Amino acid sequence: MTDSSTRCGFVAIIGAPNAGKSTLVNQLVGTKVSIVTQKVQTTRFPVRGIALDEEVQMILVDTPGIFKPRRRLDRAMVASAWGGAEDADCVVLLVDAAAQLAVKGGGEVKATGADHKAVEDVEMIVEGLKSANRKAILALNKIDLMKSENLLAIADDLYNTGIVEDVLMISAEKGHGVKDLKKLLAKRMPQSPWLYPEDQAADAPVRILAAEITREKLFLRVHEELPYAAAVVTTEFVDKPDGSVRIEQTIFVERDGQRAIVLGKGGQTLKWIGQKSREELGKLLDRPVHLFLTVKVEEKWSDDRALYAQFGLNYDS
Ligand SMILES: Nc1nc2c(ncn2[C@@H]2O[C@H](COP(=O)(O)OP(=O)(O)OP(=O)(O)O)[C@@H](O)[C@H]2O)c(=O)[nH]1
Repeated sequence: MTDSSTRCGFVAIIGAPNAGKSTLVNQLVGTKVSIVTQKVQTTRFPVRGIALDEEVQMILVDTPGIFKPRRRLDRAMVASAWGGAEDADCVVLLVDAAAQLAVKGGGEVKATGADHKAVEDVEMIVEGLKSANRKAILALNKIDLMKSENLLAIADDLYNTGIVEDVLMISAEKGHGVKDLKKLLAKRMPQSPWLYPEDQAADAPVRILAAEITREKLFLRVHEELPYAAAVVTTEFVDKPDGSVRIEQTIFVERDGQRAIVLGKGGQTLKWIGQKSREELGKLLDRPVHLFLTVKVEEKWSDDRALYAQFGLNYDS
């Protein structure tokens, strides 16, 4: 669609780690484009999905969680997240209402350390938006976990910061309120030809998506022993004449001991990861997948600039 009735723009979805950003992007787009796990900080690059609402195309920037940077890689993540917000036509501030309620709700629910961290992160994001002179649509998420009357005080509190232009209560997981959010976003998009072909649900290169799927399986299996010290890169992605696809990936770890953990006894752990990833990739790509995994020790991979590029991070800013 390229006629003058079309509209198209960028929507940055920002929020603390674990607020539900990936879940929301998936709901808005309608396909699995981003990886959802229980573990925080799973989003390493701004996976974008394309949401459509009649004649409006919305390019969603699923920003990595914004938090206080510790290492270089973390700083790249933060810069990348704010970069998305600055360029966007519209910003959605997604807030875990359950965490807010636990901290500010007068002791009905016991707040965890993660809840306190989430509230601090939201305060930091609000400050960031203030200093960037940006307004955001506030989407209070996870409302399926609480009574609606408890939400008003939280909404009020955030509204009074002055950065909120609209408030919506949603459950990204159950889909409640997501349609309303989509309509609201669609209204805000500028008149423009579509930037992506109609059938393109996500522009995240399939190689990166494939790597994220393997990384998700890796984390599911070894998250206790190997918190964040691993990266997965797709080194080969070849369509075969018989309709199957051959995918080669390297799992980078920082130390020999970590390599042993990923391999497992007699290679069992790696085998499990490969099997689960292959199954999911097969479903996603809708054809047989031959997956080959290698584990490499690369000391300080997280400080390796060449790898940043593979994640799509803008590490120069
Ligand atoms: N009950 C409930 N849980 C939700 C909802 N939305 C997301 N979650 C859960 O919250 C957790 C975090 O969701 P993600 O979508 O991975 O969060 P994220 O903000 O992308 O996280 P990072 O990638 O770490 O920044 C997952 O366990 C989701 O299932 C919701 O509306 N209700």
